[in-house]
Amino acid sequence: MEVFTSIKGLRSLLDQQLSEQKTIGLIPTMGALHEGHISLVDASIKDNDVTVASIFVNPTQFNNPEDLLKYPRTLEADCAMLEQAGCTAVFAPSVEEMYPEKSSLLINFGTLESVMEGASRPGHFNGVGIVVSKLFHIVSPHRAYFGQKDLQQVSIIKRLVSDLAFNLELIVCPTIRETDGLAMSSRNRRLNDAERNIAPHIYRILEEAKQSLLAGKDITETVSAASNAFNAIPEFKLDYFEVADVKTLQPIPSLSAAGTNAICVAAFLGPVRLIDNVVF
Ligand SMILES: Nc1ncnc2c1ncn2[C@@H]1O[C@H](COP(=O)(O)OP(=O)(O)OP(=O)(O)O)[C@@H](O)[C@H]1O
Ligand SMILES: CC(C)(CO)[C@@H](O)C(=O)[O-]
Ligand code: BAL
Repeated sequence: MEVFTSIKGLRSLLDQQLSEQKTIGLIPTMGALHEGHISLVDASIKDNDVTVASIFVNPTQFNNPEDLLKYPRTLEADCAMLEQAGCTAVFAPSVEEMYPEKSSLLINFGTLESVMEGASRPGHFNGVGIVVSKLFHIVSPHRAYFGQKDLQQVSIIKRLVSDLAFNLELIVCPTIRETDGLAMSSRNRRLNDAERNIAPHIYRILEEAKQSLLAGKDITETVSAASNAFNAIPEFKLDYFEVADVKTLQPIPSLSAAGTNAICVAAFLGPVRLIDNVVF
């Protein structure tokens, strides 16, 4: 496995592979890798000749400076995991390599970003849109892999691919969870032991809300019961709990066809903000 910090170095490998008609899979990440990321790498290795994982903590998508400062960075361990998984190449550029000049691009995703993560983290999806576009241009993958854990990000990137006519296939992979249900996330490393023990309540409350909706309970009542469940655990500070259409991400008044309904949650546990969702 080769590790590249320069765009030029990575391109020379990829140009060679493309000249041999090889297919390329890209897994964009911010590092601090876990089994969730590796599941995307595994999927790419099955589908493609060449698998590139990028590791870049993208400053333009952080609206909270402390979140950026404290984001876990574990490049050496990440590379060992990727090598073990069978990844072909890692692209781990510096901020200067990705942003030689401060980017002045503005990408507006309209109603897709006016809710949930977009509403709580102003500018977040502009930064995601910029960096993912750059990664798509740099790597020119045939396929790109994203996790359902970041459900709104998936919708945003689908729109980006369509609006900017990126010639690639987006593959969405299911959320990988710890045995107690907690969605794997790099930010879980920032939880202390007490917070880590409480964190699985996020998925429990999501699942209870899903069961209650499937049993015919009203959405407003279900959301209110879920908020109460979070408020009953003083360590949590609920940011949002939304029942939405999985494509438009807009709140829905009642459930629709199976597979089109989503419940999305963001909650602070101490200083750490975690997100999760279920689609049903
Ligand atoms: N538990 C998971 N299961 C499947 N995919 C995941 C999981 N966690 C993250 N991913 C996906 O991995 C890619 C890179 O995500 P990222 O590097 O931000 O990791 P993360 O664990 O989501 O970290 P954090 O949410 O703390 O930023 C994204 O497409 C994301 O959806
Ligand atoms: C897609 C991504 C790597 C862009 O920085 C990031 O938002 C993430 O890790 O989900
Ligand atoms: N996993 C989404 C990237 C972020 O939280 O900034």
